[in-house]
Amino acid sequence: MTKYTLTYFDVEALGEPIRMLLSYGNLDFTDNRIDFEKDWAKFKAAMPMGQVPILEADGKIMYQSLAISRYLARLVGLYGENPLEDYEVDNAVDNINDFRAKLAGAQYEQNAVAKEEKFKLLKAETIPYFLEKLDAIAAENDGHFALKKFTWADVYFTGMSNYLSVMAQEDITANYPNLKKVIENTVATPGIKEWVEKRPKPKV
Ligand SMILES: N[C@@H](CCC(=O)N[C@@H](CS)C(=O)NCC(=O)O)C(=O)O
Repeated sequence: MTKYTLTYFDVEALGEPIRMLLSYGNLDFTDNRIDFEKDWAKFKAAMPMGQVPILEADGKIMYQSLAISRYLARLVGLYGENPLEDYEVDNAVDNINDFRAKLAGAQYEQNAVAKEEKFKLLKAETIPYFLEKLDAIAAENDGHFALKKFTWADVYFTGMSNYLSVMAQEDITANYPNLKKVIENTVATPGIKEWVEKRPKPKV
């Protein structure tokens, strides 16, 4: 049986959807968490693109969190059943990822004045815009993001939800019951339920 090692920082962020997919598939994995302050400098040089997460599977090193997630989603049966269904799932993931990128653009802005401006715009327009759209998609799909069924788009959102809330500086589900439902559905799923119960206390 293939043994996996996920290497990431001691946070949820881009690593958590991967941990959830591995857990859903009941795949044998080591959750290797790097201490950023102490060890990152020496690890970085050895990473294919100087970044994490990476997933090692029997000697093969995979990187790029979305590519890793797609690989695992296919492996554990959380994609569509034909190219059009795959498109629906990818489309949902891309919507969520666009939201993440907007938040990250403000969160990691180095210039203090520009950062404040970006946050003002996020609060006034971008966050409600994306959350309303995503909530409507989840409503149409009965508490999922695509195909009215559980797919890795739900895992992607749920795994990143704490990170998204921290970056948005608000609970992104507070006023969006259908987004809450996606998370509830996902964390009730066998494998993910056990993972969420035993995982290290959330750090984002
Ligand atoms: N597109 C990459 C982005 C990876 C990324 O941004 N990783 C960050 C942590 S979330 C990182 O390694 N930062 C440390 C660095 O760049 O030195 C992915 O999705 O895997």
